[in-house]
Amino acid sequence: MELTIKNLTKSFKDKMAVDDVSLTIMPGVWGLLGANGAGKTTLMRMIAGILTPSRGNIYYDGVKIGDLGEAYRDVFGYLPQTFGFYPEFKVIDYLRYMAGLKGLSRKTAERKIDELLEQLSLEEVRGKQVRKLSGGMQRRVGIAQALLNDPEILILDEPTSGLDPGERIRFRRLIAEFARERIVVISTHIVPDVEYIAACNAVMKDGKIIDVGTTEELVKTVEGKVWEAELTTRELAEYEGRVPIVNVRSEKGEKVLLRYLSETGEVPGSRPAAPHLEDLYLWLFSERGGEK
Ligand SMILES: Nc1ncnc2c1ncn2[C@@H]1O[C@H](COP(=O)(O)OP(=O)(O)OP(=O)(O)O)[C@@H](O)[C@H]1O
Repeated sequence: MELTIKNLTKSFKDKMAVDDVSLTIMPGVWGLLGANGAGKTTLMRMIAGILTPSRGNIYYDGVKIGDLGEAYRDVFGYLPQTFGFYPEFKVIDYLRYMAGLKGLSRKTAERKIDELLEQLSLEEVRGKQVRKLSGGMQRRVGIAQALLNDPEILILDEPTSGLDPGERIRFRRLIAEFARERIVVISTHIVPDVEYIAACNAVMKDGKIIDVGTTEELVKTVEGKVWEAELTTRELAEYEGRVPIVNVRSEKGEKVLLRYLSETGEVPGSRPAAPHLEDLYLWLFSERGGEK
């Protein structure tokens, strides 16, 4: 199973949203990382077959997705960033309706819906109107509808926005389990949401893929460039704006623990820190790494 993207380009008038992207996506979780406006949604909508590329093609096991038509939709699940929910529908009716659109038989739909309501901890709200749910719950209903047809390819655009920390952890577990022998592409700017489950990550900037690799491969770029230093809040003010800061954590008393990126570790008392994907992300999107 393989999704191949070749020279994919999408421009809106004079805006190049996706710029000559080529990528081969194999089974497993793929993290698609990038800042707002990088082109992630546009790329995902083309993979979902709902936006026509200006140039280039997408192939599923060697066949253009446009030529697969209905057969592609049958193996495909998609959670858009924002979507109309039919807010008056109850959760159960919405999922039944979506299962109908996906061509599931009544019996299969009922079994699958029960299974997903349980996996996504939505059983208690099955009879509630979608519009009365919290944002995080609505997101989970969205994830459930994307999973109804047991898709071979699952595309999730910002699936964890609005989820609380417990929900995020459950979501990661569910997706990691689901992704065995399936292709799951998750777009996010919340790096930790994909860091531990993504078999591979693609980093997007200005419509282009600027880096692809496993988390271990990608973080090598910032090895030796991540530092931590204990400072007073006054000292911290001195370095703000001078170094790209990943994190500031309050310590006991007046002290803070600064995590920052630098070639040289210029803040006095710095010690090298083990790099994470979030460090790379900041490096690529900060001015220092920006020239990449
Ligand atoms: N229909 C459209 N018409 C004009 N410009 C568009 C359209 N859709 C997207 N763009 C532009 O293309 C660029 C990429 O947008 P896109 O939504 O794909 O980015 P993104 O990485 O998904 O960002 P976000 O996380 O904010 O959704 C942006 O500059 C956006 O303004």
